[in-house]
Amino acid sequence: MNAPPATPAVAPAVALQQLSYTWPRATAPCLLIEDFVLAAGERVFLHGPSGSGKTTLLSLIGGVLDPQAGSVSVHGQVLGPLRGGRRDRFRADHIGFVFQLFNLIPYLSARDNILLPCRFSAARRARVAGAGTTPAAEVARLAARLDLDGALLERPAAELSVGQQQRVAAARALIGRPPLVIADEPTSALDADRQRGFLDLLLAECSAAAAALLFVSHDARLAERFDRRVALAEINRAGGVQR
Ligand SMILES: Nc1ncnc2c1ncn2[C@@H]1O[C@H](COP(=O)(O)OP(=O)(O)OP(=O)(O)O)[C@@H](O)[C@H]1O
Repeated sequence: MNAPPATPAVAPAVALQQLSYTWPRATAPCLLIEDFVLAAGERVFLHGPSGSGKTTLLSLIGGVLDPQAGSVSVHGQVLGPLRGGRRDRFRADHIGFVFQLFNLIPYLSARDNILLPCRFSAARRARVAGAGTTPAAEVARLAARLDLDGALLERPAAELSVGQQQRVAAARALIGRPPLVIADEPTSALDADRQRGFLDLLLAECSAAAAALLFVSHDARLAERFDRRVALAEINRAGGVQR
């Protein structure tokens, strides 16, 4: 009998192994994680008390920080050996971030902020083209879904309200459909209606792109919309909140 055809293995969106991270000058590690996997396309709600290391973990997954030991892989690529420009390109191609403090470029218009990942990433441009559309049309579509009107798109990011900046940051993360979206408290500056609309869009865009979503929030009411809820303390042996 012939052997069944091999199914191609899909690399997890994120795999952490034997990870250890200690901040400079800290006396104890912030994170000790033996094993954590975020499957491709999986949507996880990550929570934990303030100061427990959630943002630190997202920075390690984004390759902004390097662990002292262990490894971080994103879609099968171990980040450690990627350095400088290669790491920046990998991040731009594969990861959409919505940061707690947005990190928009203040003097660029909202539109140019949203377009930035397409400038940096040929993979994002290719995915936009592959969907039969253009970056400009994607900006218009995402802005409409996020209730950002045309005049607002032309204003410098520095002149936008905090809630508007948060929505611009979301559109920037999602444009060009990265296979991993990382969101750090992305709804904290939004009112209840906009929170719902924002989460609807984030989940719909991730489903359409089969993207994995790692979503950090203190708002436990949002957890039910995710495939899995993870308390950082469940996976982090370093455990304590550092004050
Ligand atoms: N740049 C830094 N330098 C040194 N220590 C840091 C730095 N950033 C964070 N820490 C420390 O790491 C620990 C975890 O911080 P982190 O921001 O990851 O927590 P968090 O769970 O995201 O908190 P919050 O919910 O308040 O955003 C804290 O003790 C914090 O003081």
